[in-house]
Amino acid sequence: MRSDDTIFAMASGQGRAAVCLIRISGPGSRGVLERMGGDLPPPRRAVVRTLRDPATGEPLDQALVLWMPGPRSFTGEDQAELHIHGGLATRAAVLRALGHLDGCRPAEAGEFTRRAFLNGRMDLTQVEGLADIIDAETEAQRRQAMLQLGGRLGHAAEEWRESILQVLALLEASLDFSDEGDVPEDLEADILRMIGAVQDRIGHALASRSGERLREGLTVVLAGPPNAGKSTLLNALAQRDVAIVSPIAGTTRDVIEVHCDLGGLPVIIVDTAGLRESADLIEQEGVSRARARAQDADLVLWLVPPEGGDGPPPPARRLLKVGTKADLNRIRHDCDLTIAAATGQGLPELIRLLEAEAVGAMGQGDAVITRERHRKALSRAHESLDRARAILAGPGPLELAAEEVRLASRAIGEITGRVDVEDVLDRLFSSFCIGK
Ligand SMILES: Nc1nc2c(ncn2[C@@H]2O[C@H](COP(=O)(O)OP(=O)(O)OP(=O)(O)O)[C@@H](O)[C@H]2O)c(=O)[nH]1
Ligand SMILES: [K+]
Ligand SMILES: [Mg+2]
Repeated sequence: MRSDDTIFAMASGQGRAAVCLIRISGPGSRGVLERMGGDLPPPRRAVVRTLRDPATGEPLDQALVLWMPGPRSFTGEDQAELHIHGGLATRAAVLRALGHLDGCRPAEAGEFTRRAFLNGRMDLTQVEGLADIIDAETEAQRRQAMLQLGGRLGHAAEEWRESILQVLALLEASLDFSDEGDVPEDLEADILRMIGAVQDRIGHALASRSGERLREGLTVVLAGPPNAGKSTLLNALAQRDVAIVSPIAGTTRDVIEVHCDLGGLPVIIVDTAGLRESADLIEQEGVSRARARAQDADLVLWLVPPEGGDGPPPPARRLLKVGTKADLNRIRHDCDLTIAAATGQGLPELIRLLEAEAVGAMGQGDAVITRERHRKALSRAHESLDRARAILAGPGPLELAAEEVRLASRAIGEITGRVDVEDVLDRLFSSFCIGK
């Protein structure tokens, strides 16, 4: 992958559409417009041009074109956009013509955003925010992603890093000035106080997992004996016919997931095979998958029918017992809630309960960190600062304390991508779609 290539890709979705957006970035963008559109339009003004195949002069489409010279562009490079008609043949013809131009090649996944990052147009947290915006399925996810794109985490990380660098400067100054390798006592108190203050702020961000939860969704597993009505409930919550329902015990074998939006919060409802001993190999596999999913779930709804047949519930982090088929008028009294998924009875209460669980896990979208990557880096910084404090408070050499503080600032720098994070970049950008 060369960064002085000119790259192009369809930025809009696959399939037939009214309009298709083709993005071009790199030093050859100007040449593309001149050779295909006949001239260079004024910067940042949409104009209509007949696009021609530069090889044959044949007209390919009438398009709206844009010229966005760098560095004031998304990637920071010269960029062009072609808004062409979205027919499959039109698209293919324009992409083919682009591919024949010297120095132009199709973009790789995430390559536009990668260039934006490398050219300093956005930091790594903003890149992640952008990825989250594209993946956001619910309103709360969209809002959280917008905050991250706006720099909420990036700014916080810069502040933490700034404070840590101040500590480092003080430590290094005392290293230069003290002969015994000892910090004057009042300065030592200052440094310890400063480290404690930045640790408090980092600890506060680490305390909540709600940001990660909101990105990933709350997983709710429907478990229970065969014929409890799990698949019927899944279909009712999804409001469509997702899973097969039948009076035959052991109907569901695969794990079936549905992404739901409960009051703007993402909840993943998982239907599973009824738990029972079975001689059928396929059903056995279904039952073991059901148990595994129940174990990992944020919440298990343990569905029990009026006729009983439920053994002990599977191990779970959190479990609520839900009596089913309440319309049969044989209500069980040992449940947290009773429903009749077939008639809708009790479903509003169940949905309210799930919403409350989701709010409890995800909060109000006010979390600063949203990924495991952030958590790991911040935890490392926090631990380094712990060690620095211990060294300062004890007899340990100042150089070692300074080294720990340096490691802490490095860990924070990884969050925004200020320090070398090549492996993170490869993983992150490959998760993008082509054209982003
Ligand atoms: N009366 C009544 N019947 C229900 C209700 N919910 C489900 N049933 C019936 O119970 C039977 C089993 O329903 P399923 O949804 O397939 O049950 P399941 O728990 O998914 O069963 P397995 O996948 O075999 O474990 C079907 O005949 C449903 O129509 C209900 O609320 N009321
Ligand atoms: K069934
Ligand atoms: Mg089922």
